[in-house]
Amino acid sequence: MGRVVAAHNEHRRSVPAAAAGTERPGEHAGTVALAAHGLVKSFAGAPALSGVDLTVSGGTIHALLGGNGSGKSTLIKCLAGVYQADAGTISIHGENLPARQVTPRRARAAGLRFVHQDLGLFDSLSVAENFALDAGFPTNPLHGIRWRELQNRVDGLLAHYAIAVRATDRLGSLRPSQKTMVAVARALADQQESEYTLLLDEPTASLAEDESRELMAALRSRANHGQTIVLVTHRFREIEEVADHVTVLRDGIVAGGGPVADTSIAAIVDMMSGASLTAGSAGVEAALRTPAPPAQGAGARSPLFEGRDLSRFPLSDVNLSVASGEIVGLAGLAGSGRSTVLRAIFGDTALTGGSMSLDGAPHEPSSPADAVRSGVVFVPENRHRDAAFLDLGVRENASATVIGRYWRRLVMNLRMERDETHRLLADHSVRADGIEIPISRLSGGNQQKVILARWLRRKPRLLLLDEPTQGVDVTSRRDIYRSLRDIAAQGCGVLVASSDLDELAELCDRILVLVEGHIVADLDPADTGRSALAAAVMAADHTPVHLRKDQKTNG
Ligand SMILES: Nc1ncnc2c1ncn2[C@@H]1O[C@H](COP(=O)(O)OP(=O)(O)OP(=O)(O)O)[C@@H](O)[C@H]1O
Repeated sequence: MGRVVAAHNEHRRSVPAAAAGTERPGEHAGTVALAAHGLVKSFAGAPALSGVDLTVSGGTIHALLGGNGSGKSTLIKCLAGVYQADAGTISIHGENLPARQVTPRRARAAGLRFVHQDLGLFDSLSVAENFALDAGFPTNPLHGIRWRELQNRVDGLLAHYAIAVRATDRLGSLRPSQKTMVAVARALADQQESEYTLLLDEPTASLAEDESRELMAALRSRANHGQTIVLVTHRFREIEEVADHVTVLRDGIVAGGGPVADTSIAAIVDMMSGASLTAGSAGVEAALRTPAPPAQGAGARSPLFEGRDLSRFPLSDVNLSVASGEIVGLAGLAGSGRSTVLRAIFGDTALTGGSMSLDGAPHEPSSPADAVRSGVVFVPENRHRDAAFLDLGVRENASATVIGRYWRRLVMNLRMERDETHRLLADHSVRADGIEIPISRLSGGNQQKVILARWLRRKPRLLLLDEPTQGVDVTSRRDIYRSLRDIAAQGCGVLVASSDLDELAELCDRILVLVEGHIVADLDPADTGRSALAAAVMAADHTPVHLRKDQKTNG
């Protein structure tokens, strides 16, 4: 029996009754809620979808998978009417529409609800105002806005989805995970109206494990009550846990799919990558599950970075070190302080206490530029806000960290820059329709790969990463892990924060667990079971536990 089957059935037993709701067959089970036939979409002659068929049964969760640039977001946007497909038909709850004529208004009227990757929220507005932009503001007979009513309603929804923010909070003050939860809650706000299909484009990309599980449980509960859901994801665990059907896209066509219970992970990976790229299903599954060898030099490391008694809300007296050639993971729930640690080391957040050193000398960066000068670089979580120059081309984005090397006196060596960019994109398996197009036209995962690649080429002494493989497909993820191990093997220290515990277990030499600003565990992934790691992350008390090689766990 494949892993998917086992875990799938296990989930049906393990979802808590409160989360899963009362089980009853979906009202629309057996009917087709959403179908697409022969969808075709090209961008400036380059095909993104080449005749895609999709059939989604009512009351089911249908996972949509595919490698970076395979066409998932384009398909979702064509269904949403954000893009008009060039050809094909879309049938929504039995209503047939030529795909060319689908507009956002028609898609909505027909019963589709979307949460896109860019969430569609406004940082400068309050959470309540963001809800109201979608559903409208309640007004009194004189057309004044009934703020109290709006806030009460939104606070009720936030409580319902266990989102720890208030309706009056400014959206910009929320963490990315909280913003995603707000967008999901907003899309589901009118879920009591039955005939809706909810389409979510990587809703858990920036969510920590507990939040993502909560969301998955909530989605499963909705599906059990008849809600139809299409879920775009790169995370196999989510498919295992909640999906009923899976469709796999590759290069703009449907590469395969079927009921999740009958489909193994290895088969899905084969569909994603093309059988010719894999050495057979069993080999692929084993490769995905087998950690790659540790970075060279592990075991004989010299201290590189040390932080002592670091404080800055929510951090409290945090001590940590990263050795030369070591990959250290930072695990913790959203709000535990993971990003604050990284930003403090990068000079983007001032500490209120403690001290840092790099190679034995004080490390007191007054700004990110200062940190970069001393060899510390940071790949942040939110690439749209913090990392990518969206209006610039792929070439400029890829060269931004090393631009000086192409200038000789006042002349720019464009040919050298172009050649190196082509090589960089090939090395990092970036799929781009040329290097001169704006980076915003790349798929999300390919943007992430370009940003990571450009920092790696600076050959930093200490590399800080926040959610490095968010939105990156499974095969590219392994390429990224390989790049990180290579750079560690050259003596770079790597500190990586991730909400994906499997990622940390596979990638890191050591994992530090942060709970509410305290480091509560220093774990050796080779000796720590997955459940012990998860338990440490969820720990409510701050008693430090040190589970290194000399103190093995049974977890
Ligand atoms: N607005 C656009 N202009 C030009 N090309 C685009 C545009 N949007 C998508 N593409 C191209 O269409 C192809 C499919 O991209 P899409 O974003 O649908 O992939 P995806 O499967 O969602 O990838 P990811 O997992 O990385 O988000 C890619 O080659 C991409 O570069």
